[in-house]
Amino acid sequence: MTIAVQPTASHFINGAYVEGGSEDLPVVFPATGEVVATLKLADEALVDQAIAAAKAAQPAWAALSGVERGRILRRAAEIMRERNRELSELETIDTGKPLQETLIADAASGADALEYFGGLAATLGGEHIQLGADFAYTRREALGVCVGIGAWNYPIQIASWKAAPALACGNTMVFKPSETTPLSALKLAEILIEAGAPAGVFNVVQGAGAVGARLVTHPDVAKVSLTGSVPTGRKVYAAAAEGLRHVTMELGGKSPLVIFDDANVENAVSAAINGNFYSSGQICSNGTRVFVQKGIKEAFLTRLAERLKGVNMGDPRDEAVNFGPMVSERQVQIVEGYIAKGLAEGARLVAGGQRREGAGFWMEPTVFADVTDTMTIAEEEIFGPVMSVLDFDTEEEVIARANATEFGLAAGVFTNNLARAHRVVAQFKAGTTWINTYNLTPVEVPFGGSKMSGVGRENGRAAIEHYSELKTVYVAMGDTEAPF
Ligand SMILES: NC(=O)c1ccc[n+]([C@@H]2O[C@H](COP(=O)([O-])OP(=O)(O)OC[C@H]3O[C@@H](n4cnc5c(N)ncnc54)[C@H](O)[C@@H]3O)[C@@H](O)[C@H]2O)c1
Repeated sequence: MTIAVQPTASHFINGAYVEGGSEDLPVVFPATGEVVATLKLADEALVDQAIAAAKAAQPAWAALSGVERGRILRRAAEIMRERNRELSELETIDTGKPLQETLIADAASGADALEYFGGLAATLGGEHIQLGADFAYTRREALGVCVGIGAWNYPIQIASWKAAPALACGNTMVFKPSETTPLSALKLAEILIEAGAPAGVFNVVQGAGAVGARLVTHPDVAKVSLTGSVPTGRKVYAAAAEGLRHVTMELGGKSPLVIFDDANVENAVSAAINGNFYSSGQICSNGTRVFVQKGIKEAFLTRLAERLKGVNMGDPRDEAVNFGPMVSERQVQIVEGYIAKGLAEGARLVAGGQRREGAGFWMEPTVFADVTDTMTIAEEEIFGPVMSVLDFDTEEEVIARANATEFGLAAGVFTNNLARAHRVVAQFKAGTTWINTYNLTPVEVPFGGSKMSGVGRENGRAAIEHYSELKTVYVAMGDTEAPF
């Protein structure tokens, strides 16, 4: 792997790399704990400069036809695909996720979003409403300057999932990646310029919460889209409300994966593995509460234990490795705290549970059985490789228990009974659900949460609603009457 990790400069504003800010932002390779690059956090002047660039670029960008905007986005998708390996290697160094994963799920998913919304751009419009002789029509218009704020688990995917619909609708964007994974959003900015996007259409500033807060409250910002935790979501939503700004909130979860005793056990075990250990468990929609009907509990746990022997934990740059480190020391410590709580509250540890000693941030894939609903590990989002297996008897009972959480991001059901599958998903209080699979999120389908897990939807045609608004135009064909 010979990619350059240190970027040309820390920020990307008005079509060019810009250096600035005083405080250092070290970038750490999670597999070793080494600092592999050093960037700078933006100061207030840089944030203002980025917003000003986005504001200046927006009218001309929105004035292009949808075909023209879409062509640029689709060209960006092609460039991203051509550079998939390089981008995936960068993402692996920044996040610690195995190259085996980043090669298929990160820049590739970003490219899908650019292609999909590039295709939709030319189709956006309003409707015509006949009112007798008069009529009205609606125009679908851009919101203006949008702010995107990302989490650290899927950096270039999150940046692309926000930029693609925003830009397709004629908005411009200032994106702030997570301070833990600042690198790949800069590459998206480079690619968009190369694809022909005018300067200022997509800008990147680096920073932590303070920079995010300044972006969210800037008077020239029309919309804020955040991917992050529920506590941050509450703060950002409240701050955005002050200026009545539009929001999309993609927040955390504690999602249920319900496995009935008529399910295909092998597939259910695969789903539980994908939904708990992919990306070392650092996925918002993970099915971390695995409800298994009592009749197949032993078969499920036995097969899960056998399948866990296939874990290949090691240097994430090695394509044969299928389980990498966690993103940071802090995240490992959070997970260690939850594992200790699980043990203290009486859950049965059936796999893992140990931090791997030495350099880097390594935690074994961990499974607890006999977990009950009120244990901390069943109630709180852990955001690490910890699966909780809970037992259940009846359909009615499991639906009530699956929904008994403040979160509502995702949910899944495994059963070979078709009617039951649809009956159960209809009752899940969650934004994204799966039948006989888990965690598939193609760009064509809406993704997002209900309850405390979010507001709005990303992807699919639904995302267009969240990056544009309708203007109504009433057209009178006759005289205007008045009472006096
Ligand atoms: N629903 C989804 O699509 C989705 C996807 C990935 C991750 N997540 C969630 O993200 C969380 C993990 O990511 P994280 O630890 O980076 O989340 P986080 O909430 O700590 O940070 C998210 C982002 O918000 C910024 N931020 C923090 N305080 C801010 C403030 N006051 N104003 C503006 N911005 C602020 C951070 O700098 C970061 O860029 C988990 O809860 C996970 O479930 C959700």
